[in-house]
Amino acid sequence: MFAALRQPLARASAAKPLARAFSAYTPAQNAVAPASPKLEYLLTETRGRVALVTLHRPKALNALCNGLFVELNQVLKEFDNNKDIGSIVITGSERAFAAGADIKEMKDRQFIENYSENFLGHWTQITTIRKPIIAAVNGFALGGGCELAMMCDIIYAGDKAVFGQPEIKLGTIPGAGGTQRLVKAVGKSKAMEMCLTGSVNLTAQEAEAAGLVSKVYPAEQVLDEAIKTASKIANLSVPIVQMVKDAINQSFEMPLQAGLTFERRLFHATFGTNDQKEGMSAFAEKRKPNFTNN
Ligand SMILES: CCC/C=C/C(=O)SCCNC(=O)CCNC(=O)[C@H](O)C(C)(C)COP(=O)([O-])OP(=O)([O-])OC[C@H]1O[C@@H](n2cnc3c(N)ncnc32)[C@H](O)[C@@H]1OP(=O)([O-])[O-]
Repeated sequence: MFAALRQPLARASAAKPLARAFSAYTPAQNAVAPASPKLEYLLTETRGRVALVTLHRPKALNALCNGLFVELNQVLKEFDNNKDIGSIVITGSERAFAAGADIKEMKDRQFIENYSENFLGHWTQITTIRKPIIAAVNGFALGGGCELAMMCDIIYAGDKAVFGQPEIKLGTIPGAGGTQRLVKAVGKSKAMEMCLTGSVNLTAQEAEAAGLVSKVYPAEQVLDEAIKTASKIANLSVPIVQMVKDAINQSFEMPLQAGLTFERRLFHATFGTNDQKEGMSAFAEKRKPNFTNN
């Protein structure tokens, strides 16, 4: 099925001029490393104010080995600190966003080393990134791959994407949000069905209907659409965008009244920024705002 999917896409990419070829299917053509030295498992590039990070471990369907996650944390931090970047897109290949944590790498680990080293604790660093992250998902988003997508702020899916939590079939359980974020995204019954069976997956369309995914596009368009949305966000005021992200994320942590108070205080705080003055003046003067991120 995926071989069939891959071939027409490969042909379509080959026909595109280079300038358009930053889609998921030809990431290497425009890939440039950021400040980081050599990356083994990722490709990175920038498009205007958007940073694109492509998981690139094709022989293992982007299985999330330790080295991949170390690199991912490193480049995300760099892009988060880079004033020329306003938002980030993470994608994989047309066959797999990521087929999960690396089973072969972890199969012989013991409880005591997992516990004492806080195995996979560093996966959550992505949730400390202040700039918005969009996951552009094609193909398999399974186990840790689904959990990685859920740690992003927005998920766009290609129409052949598959979301699932198959850990139970390996004799373990989701360890990076599959029993927590998934419940909040799709509700208890669906999350239970997915995690308890390990074999009931969501298609892209089902994931959209359930609220896990915000939009579904034809597979070959999803990355371009994610970059378009990321670009819109990246050209707004960086601190105000961060406040929105903070406030929405707090809705997962706080009771309603505390969350509403938090939101109101941040709303008040926006009036201490030049960007609020600029945004509202621009509206009144019927012109486009020129945000200066302060
Ligand atoms: C955060 C903590 C909790 C998270 C836990 C998890 O995520 S647990 C994980 C939850 N995820 C799962 O349980 C899904 C496991 N994966 C699958 O079930 C299937 O690969 C498939 C259905 C995704 C695709 O089937 P297909 O017939 O189209 O392709 P194929 O099978 O031939 O694979 C191609 C190559 O990729 C390799 N590889 C793939 N995934 C992994 C991996 N996770 N690891 C390592 N390697 C992996 C595969 O071995 C093969 O390499 P080989 O042998 O050529 O050297």
